[in-house]
Amino acid sequence: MSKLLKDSNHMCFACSPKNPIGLKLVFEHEGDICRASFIAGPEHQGWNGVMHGGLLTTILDEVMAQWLWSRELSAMTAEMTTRFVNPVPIGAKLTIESRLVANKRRLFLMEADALLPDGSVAAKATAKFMPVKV
Ligand SMILES: CCCCCCCCCCCCCCCC(=O)SCCNC(=O)CCNC(=O)[C@H](O)C(C)(C)COP(=O)(O)OP(=O)(O)OC[C@H]1O[C@@H](n2cnc3c(N)ncnc32)[C@H](O)[C@@H]1OP(=O)(O)O
Repeated sequence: MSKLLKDSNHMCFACSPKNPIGLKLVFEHEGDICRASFIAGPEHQGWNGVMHGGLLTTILDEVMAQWLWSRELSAMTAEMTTRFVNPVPIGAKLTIESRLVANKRRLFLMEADALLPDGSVAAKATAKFMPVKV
């Protein structure tokens, strides 16, 4: 296991249980999917009544990163695109799922979807991750 994964003092904004202002995301793995859920509160708004798109991007990024880290593939986001398909209402439970699309030379190509409670897509992301030594 990598040093970072063993470090109980890590303060990742998205996943650390110790970060007082963090999102405290928890992940589950099913086959080739990494999954998390999140309910945006009023403090997570951008547009009135709607979850902030930057925060949604953060969560999509994190779920893709955790797909890799959980397999002990130490990699950082090198590039990312988010398509915001539908607004996320405050209080709606989002399900975020990520998967590996391809591993080309040093690049891990990842994708992730954020799904609304009725299964419709709120946002879709693609990203390139590159290996780093930790
Ligand atoms: C107790 C419980 C603990 C739990 C504990 C959990 C811990 C689990 C923490 C997870 C946490 C996740 C958090 C979210 C994920 C972040 O937020 S990561 C943070 C945001 N990302 C960054 O800060 C990355 C910043 N960038 C970099 O550090 C460097 O640019 C990189 C990405 C490492 C690449 O650097 P490099 O290896 O020096 O690469 P470089 O020499 O520039 O390029 C090498 C080759 O790759 C190519 N390349 C570089 N970038 C790209 C690109 N974007 N696209 C295509 N090609 C590219 C170059 O063209 C070059 O090609 P060649 O010339 O070799 O053909």
